[in-house]
Amino acid sequence: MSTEFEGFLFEDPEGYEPTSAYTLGGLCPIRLGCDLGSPPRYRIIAKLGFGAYSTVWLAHDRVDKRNVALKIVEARTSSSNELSMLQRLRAPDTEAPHVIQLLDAFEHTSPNGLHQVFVTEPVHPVDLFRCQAFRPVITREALRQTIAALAFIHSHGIAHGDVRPDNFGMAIHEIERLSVIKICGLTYTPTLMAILHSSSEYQQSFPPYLCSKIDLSRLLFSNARPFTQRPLSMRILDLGNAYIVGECPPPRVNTPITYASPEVAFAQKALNHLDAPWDCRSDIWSLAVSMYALACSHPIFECGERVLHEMTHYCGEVPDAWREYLHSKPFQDDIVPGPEHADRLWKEREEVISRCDVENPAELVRLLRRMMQLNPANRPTAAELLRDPYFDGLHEHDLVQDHGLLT
Ligand SMILES: Nc1ncnc2c1ncn2[C@@H]1O[C@H](COP(=O)(O)OP(=O)(O)OP(=O)(O)O)[C@@H](O)[C@H]1O
Repeated sequence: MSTEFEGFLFEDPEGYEPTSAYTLGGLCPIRLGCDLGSPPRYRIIAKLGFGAYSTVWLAHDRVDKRNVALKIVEARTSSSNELSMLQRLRAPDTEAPHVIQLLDAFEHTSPNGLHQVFVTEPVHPVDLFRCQAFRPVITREALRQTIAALAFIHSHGIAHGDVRPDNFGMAIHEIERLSVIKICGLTYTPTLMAILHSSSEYQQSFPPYLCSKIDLSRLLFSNARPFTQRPLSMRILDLGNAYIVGECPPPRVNTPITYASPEVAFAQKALNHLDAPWDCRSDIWSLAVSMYALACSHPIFECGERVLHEMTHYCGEVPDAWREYLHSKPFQDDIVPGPEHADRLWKEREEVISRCDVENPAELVRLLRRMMQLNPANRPTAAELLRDPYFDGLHEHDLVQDHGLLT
């Protein structure tokens, strides 16, 4: 049962945003089929997802006659930072910058307050842990594009601050032009979970139902060329935690600790300092860990409790400042971190990568080790990484993709 907002009559179902988030200052109650924008322009067709601060919907834009994604942010969260980042990262149509592109932004008033709405291109999430028929094949090119995304962001003086596999997607231009009838016909009817509150006083704060997410892979499976036969266009999403380095202090990192950089993870775990300083070099570590997870559908670090120990195992060294903390939390395995043990661990990882059919596993391991340096100063920049030999023979510049619409 919801805890914050007592009085809901049904249990919170798994896989949906919590009902308690629909409250004054909270999420915007949305019904399928409703129109947003002033004058009304975007018709809500399906739910794409939800995060800690927002719900994301597939909508039909009546003006540009295309389908778009609407991220509707909870009322209490100031999203002016995310908006200004997305505006700074807008690229001309002739470039494919691998960063989610803002198409429009507006405000929407609901009984829960004033919500910022971002209109962007819809993307297909890179779903790591569900083996779907339409899971993109991760190739050298896909990995190169994740680095190109960060290089683009960093070249604008911006650090991302939440680099993890969930925040990568693939642009699927086919979806933009599909008719609503086709979309509804090709996906399952969404599951709608009823919400009922014991008091009618709060009724207007929440929608009549929670809506399940659309399965874009099902839609694409019957309508688009498989990922292996189409031009690839990765996108990095969620600029909510980004900041301009040097202009203001960095926001608090909310990334799961298994994707956070050593400087952030050590400050949070060992020093209990949640506002640890971080910058573009912290993104590079998180990107390496994400690249491994994208390539293997499995995270490299699984246990938040042991993450600092495992970082020293994979890097083959223990920073002096970490020793006291690590000794205070011994694990039973008696591993002595050092270069030999690190080589052994990476050899095992190389075998896992080989089994996942990613090209040139040994070179990929070399690249990841180059990025995963405990000392942030030793990590290469994203621009330098793009010139790594692992990417030899791939495009030097990101050209406009062939959108090849199959409507
Ligand atoms: N353009 C898009 N196209 C398709 N799905 C999207 C798009 N943007 C976001 N999503 C989906 O919605 C989810 C939530 O989006 P996002 O991460 O931006 O929200 P958030 O509220 O800032 O969440 P958090 O910070 O908790 O990740 C994503 O994980 C993704 O699955």
